[in-house]
Amino acid sequence: MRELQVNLRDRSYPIYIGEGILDEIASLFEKHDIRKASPLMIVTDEHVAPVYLDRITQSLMAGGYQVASYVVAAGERSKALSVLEDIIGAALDAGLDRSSAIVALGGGVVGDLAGFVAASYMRGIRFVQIPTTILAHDSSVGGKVAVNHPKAKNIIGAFHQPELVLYDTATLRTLPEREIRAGLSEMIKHGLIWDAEFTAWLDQHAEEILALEHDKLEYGLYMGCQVKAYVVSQDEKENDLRAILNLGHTIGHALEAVAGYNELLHGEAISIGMVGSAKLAVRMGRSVRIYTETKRILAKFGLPVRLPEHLDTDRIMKAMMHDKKFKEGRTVFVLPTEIGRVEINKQVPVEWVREVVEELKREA
Ligand SMILES: NC(=O)c1ccc[n+]([C@@H]2O[C@H](COP(=O)([O-])OP(=O)(O)OC[C@H]3O[C@@H](n4cnc5c(N)ncnc54)[C@H](O)[C@@H]3O)[C@@H](O)[C@H]2O)c1
Ligand SMILES: O=C(O)C(=O)C[C@@H](O)[C@H](O)[C@H](O)COP(=O)(O)O
Ligand SMILES: [Zn+2]
Repeated sequence: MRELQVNLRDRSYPIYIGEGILDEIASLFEKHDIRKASPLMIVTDEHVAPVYLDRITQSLMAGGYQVASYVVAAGERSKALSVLEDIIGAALDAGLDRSSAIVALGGGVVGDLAGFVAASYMRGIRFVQIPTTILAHDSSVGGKVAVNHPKAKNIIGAFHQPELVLYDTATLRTLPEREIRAGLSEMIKHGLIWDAEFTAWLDQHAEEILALEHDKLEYGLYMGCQVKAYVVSQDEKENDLRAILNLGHTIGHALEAVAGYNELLHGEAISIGMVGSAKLAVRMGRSVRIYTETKRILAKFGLPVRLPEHLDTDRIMKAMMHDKKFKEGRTVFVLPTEIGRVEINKQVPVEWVREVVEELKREA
């Protein structure tokens, strides 16, 4: 088992990563001061619930916890205000109070949604992240919690840190193949923004990682969490450095919204967005190798590098204006400067962005 710490003064918390961690869930909750006198609520989705909900509920109850649960439909469309309202109704019915905790059991959708329930219920209660997707090595750490608006991704949300992240790698074995690849997109992002050596390691071990070979997968998750934890500990509320975690997201988030939050998975949209950022970087004078390498590595992991042609360029451009990085009349881009390094650039001409979106539709 590996352990990491997110250092945020009085809001610091540990991340446990390893096989079988869920067997110790009740004692880890107790160790990290999750209270027994008030009920907990596990929020999960319809794919995760049949496999893990009973087991976790039983373990917690055996450890003396009172446990309620709420199951949402699987997929991005559950990150919606209407779903948040339903969960809050269920939390009231179950008697959750200000000492209660919300437990997010699932991927990034459940983590973001349940985290925002925790941030808003009674103006904020504790929560625990139990990530069950590869992508969630990113989403379970850092405290960004949110739901979507039809016009813009993650536009209603908060910063609310979990008390604890319990990442049981055994849960990843039931993931569908498409979700494995999509989750690895954010792991590759962590390499591309921060660590050339880790990127080379990912490149070298792509096959073993895709086959979920345990030691390789655990190391990749650990390294991804380490990058994320370090960046968040330097800049919790994204005043500066944290923006680098958004590589590929300015274009990616626009694609998800225009595709109605059900055609492209988040990791897939971010993959296309990272190729777009690399193309913009080349136009801004960086070496063409940045683009060829970014694209090659993403394609090696079976991730999409081409933008679906039917997504309307005007709508994509409009959606980009709704991104949180659109400020003072300009879209701020995270651009690679070399493999393992990025810059925040406010000078990208909007016509170049439009041209790159068009080019991405013809990407081989
Ligand atoms: N808060 C953050 O910092 C942050 C970071 C990255 C991404 N995100 C958000 O995360 C979301 C994407 O997360 P995701 O890719 O995990 O999607 P997801 O939560 O929809 O999970 C993907 C799919 O896998 C299923 N699933 C989950 N765990 C499973 C398991 N162990 N076995 C079988 N099936 C399983 C789910 O039911 C779902 O169908 C997006 O909304 C994105 O915006 C947030
Ligand atoms: O944690 C962050 O900061 C990130 O940017 C991580 C991203 O992978 C994630 O998708 C995040 O939700 C995007 O943040 P947003 O502020 O652009 O919604
Ligand atoms: Zn992301």
